[in-house]
Amino acid sequence: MSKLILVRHGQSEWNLANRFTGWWDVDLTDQGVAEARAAGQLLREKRLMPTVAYTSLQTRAIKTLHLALEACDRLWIPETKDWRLNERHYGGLTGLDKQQTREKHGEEQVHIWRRSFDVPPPDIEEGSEFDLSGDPRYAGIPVPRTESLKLTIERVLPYWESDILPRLSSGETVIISAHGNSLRALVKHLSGISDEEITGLEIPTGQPIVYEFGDNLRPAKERYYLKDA
Ligand SMILES: O=C(O)[C@H](O)COP(=O)(O)O
Repeated sequence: MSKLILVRHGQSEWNLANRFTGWWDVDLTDQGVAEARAAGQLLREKRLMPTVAYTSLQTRAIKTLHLALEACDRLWIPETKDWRLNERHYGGLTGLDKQQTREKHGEEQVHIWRRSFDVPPPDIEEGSEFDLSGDPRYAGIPVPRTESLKLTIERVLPYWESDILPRLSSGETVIISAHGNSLRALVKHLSGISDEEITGLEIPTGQPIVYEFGDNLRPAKERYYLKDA
């Protein structure tokens, strides 16, 4: 039975500062580093050793992966970085303080932007300091101007199906280090969560989630937190 481990990056500088981040590249805080190491120690303790790794093009997820793999002695496994695992693009909200945005636009509107299935935040402005379309890491990639969860799913799922799922079918133990909303996209698909119910799903930082896959390439049972196993 092959296994899939999902881990959201450890606390980032902008998680701590309560700012909308999306594709903006911020580092881990000291607490985030500790969370990532603890995730790897838990993998080692529970003897769930990844054999292949996937992550985004964003520092917080890459570092989380490396710290976790180091803690379980698996830095040597093959690893692929792909923009399709990036956090959902927060558009014009990128860089704003989440609380101040609530005060300006109201709690309800901010909740819709953050958690609704298909309402994207406003587009990022042309020439914004947070516009990453000129960043060399995204050369040749269609950098979005904003993304809803639905739009995020539209780039995460094809990548999952073409690149990651085949690794599970060949019996690998796959670890994906990614982001709150790119992982919500994946969990929605794997656990068959409806468009309405997905609004209530939160993914904590640095806490490995496990799916066990049967022969039909579908999860054999519901996901669980490794700490509870
Ligand atoms: O991009 C961000 O700001 C965070 O990674 C996730 O934020 P959210 O909880 O507002 O979706």
